[in-house]
Amino acid sequence: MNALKTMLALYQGKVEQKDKEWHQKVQALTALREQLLEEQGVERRRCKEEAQQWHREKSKMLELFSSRLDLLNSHQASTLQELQMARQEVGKVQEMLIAAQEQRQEAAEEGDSPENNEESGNPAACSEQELPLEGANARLEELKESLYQREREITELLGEEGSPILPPPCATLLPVLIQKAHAICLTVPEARTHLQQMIEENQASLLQARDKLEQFKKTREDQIPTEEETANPTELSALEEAVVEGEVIQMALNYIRTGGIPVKRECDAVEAEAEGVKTVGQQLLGLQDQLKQVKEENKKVIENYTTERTLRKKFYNMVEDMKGKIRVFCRIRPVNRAEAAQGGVVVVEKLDDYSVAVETPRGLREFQFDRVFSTESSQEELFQDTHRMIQSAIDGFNVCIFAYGQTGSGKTFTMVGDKEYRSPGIMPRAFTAMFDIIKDNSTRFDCKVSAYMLELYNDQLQDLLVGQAGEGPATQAPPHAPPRRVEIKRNRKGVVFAQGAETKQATSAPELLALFQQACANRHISSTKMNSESSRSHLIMGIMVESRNLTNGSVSCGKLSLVDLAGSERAAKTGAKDHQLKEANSINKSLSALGDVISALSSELPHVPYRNSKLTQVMQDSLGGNAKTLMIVNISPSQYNMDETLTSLIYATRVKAITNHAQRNLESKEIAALKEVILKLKSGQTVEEEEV
Ligand SMILES: Nc1ncnc2c1ncn2[C@@H]1O[C@H](COP(=O)(O)OP(=O)(O)OP(=O)(O)O)[C@@H](O)[C@H]1O
Repeated sequence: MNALKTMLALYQGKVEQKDKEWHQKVQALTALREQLLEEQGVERRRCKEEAQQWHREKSKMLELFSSRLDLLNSHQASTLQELQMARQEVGKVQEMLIAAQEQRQEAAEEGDSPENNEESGNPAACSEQELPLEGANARLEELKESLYQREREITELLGEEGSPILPPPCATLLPVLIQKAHAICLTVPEARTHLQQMIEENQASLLQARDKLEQFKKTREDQIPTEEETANPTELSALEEAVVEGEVIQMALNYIRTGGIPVKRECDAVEAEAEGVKTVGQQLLGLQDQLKQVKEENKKVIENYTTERTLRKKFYNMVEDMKGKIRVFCRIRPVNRAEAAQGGVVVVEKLDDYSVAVETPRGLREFQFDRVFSTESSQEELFQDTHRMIQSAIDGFNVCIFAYGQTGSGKTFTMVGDKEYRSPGIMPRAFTAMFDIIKDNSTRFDCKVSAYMLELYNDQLQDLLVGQAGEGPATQAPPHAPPRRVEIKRNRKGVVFAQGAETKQATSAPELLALFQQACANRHISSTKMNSESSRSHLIMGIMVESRNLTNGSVSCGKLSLVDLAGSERAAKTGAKDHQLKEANSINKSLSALGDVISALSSELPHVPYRNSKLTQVMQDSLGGNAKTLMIVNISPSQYNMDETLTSLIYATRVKAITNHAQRNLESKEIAALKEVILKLKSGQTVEEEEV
């Protein structure tokens, strides 16, 4: 019994021992389980956070890629647009070149063009002139072709964008994503189960899709497809797409399960697409460079063409001038207050130094002149181009400068200047220039300057140097003396002179200016709706320069006529009534007679109606006569005066066609001496024998 008791106690001790051990083990396992559960929770949270982080990064990257794609797309579109614009520009230049070529051909056919070098026995020069044009034409053709080519390339690129292009970082992103997903599946059993489930489901649907595709293909092979089926292959491609999609998903799920890295071939497909994007980008950059180059070349061609065009006009004008053609300048005045009140729409534009264009309801009309001055041109600029005419008068030529244009277009401003002489016009500047030239040549020439000043008012010539109430240098007419009759005559050489007009001598520019100002004070001026200081008469100033050569005794007699015409006007616009209406009628009548003379001369009619008006008689030697003549056509820039502007420009264009035959009035020493003797005898003076 005792032995049994001892054994039992021993056994009990061991059981207790074991129990203790098991208890400890259970406790340790429970603690481990808790710890593992805790770790699992941490890991889950970490994975979840990481997954979210990846998701965010993925969205960000996709956004970035899509915005880059948009940018690329718009870039391509704008490049295409630029190309189209460049092509249009090239087209325009080409049209201009063709027009220029046609013009030259026409001129050559007519045979009266200065460029008709064949006529002047210089055919080589003619073909030389054509060479740059042909060269430019050929270059333009090339440019146009290359622009078309680039346009096609970009259009193709834009068309290709229907298929999505995977951005380059996808290739790097994909293996990392698979690795992460695999790690999650290893740690989280539920994820593993879920993945397995997904694989099985995908396998089933892939099998189904393959079967369907097989079946569809089989039925198609057995039957002859209807027209509709041939035209609409969407069902087949949908089935094919479903199979490809299933295969791709299968591949991705397998990689997640095994933790393998996608082989290079698969990544390469993605990389290749990325490379594609790079190539498109590079191509675009290249195209942009080329486009820039083409644009620069284009600009150069246009610049060359404009320079050539301007030069050709300049030389053409020079030749015309040498032929004796009347020179015509056009001056556009700024918009005035009345025009601004009417809306101030500007329809006149200076295209270059020799061309002006008017925007008419029937399209743009271009006119060519010897010079065109814009609204910004200064009085000084205008005078620079007239300076050499003053020199001609001193050299013994008959010279005429006159301003033409509708009322208020700026004739008086151009010829006389403003009232205070802050911006003096051609006349006061001519006085200074004349005496400067005389002074510079005083050691070789002895010059005498005299002048008369007339106004043609209501078809009556009035001597402005015999002032009705004049003071100073203007002669005061005796109170009851009959008004002196002034008549227009021509000497044997055809030079017009005013018989009976007071002629005053001037020895300096200020003296001549004083005479002029005194005479201007007597001029008829009044306010109209179109011009607050409208000239109601034509002003004619004749400055005679007798120049004796101190070396050989020869004498030259030049005349500088400066004419400020009154402006044509419409009574409705100017609001003229009573005596102003009479003035306007007289002005319009004389200008219409001037128009008839211009038309007859430009059409080379056998009869020129000079005698129809006193104005045309005064200007007989300046239009179609022996003078060097410059006409300044003044125009308004506004739509309000567009009709009048067009009329003026058409007249001015006709004037350009008139040829004068300028001759120098030079007499030898002997003839000059004999003339002096005759003058002395006529005035009753005695003449010494040696003088004869
Ligand atoms: N180029 C210009 N720059 C600034 N002002 C100008 C210019 N041309 C004309 N004007 C101004 O326009 C107004 C009308 O000019 P102006 O008297 O010279 O015209 P007009 O053609 O002589 O007119 P009318 O035939 O009626 O005598 C003036 O006030 C003048 O100062």
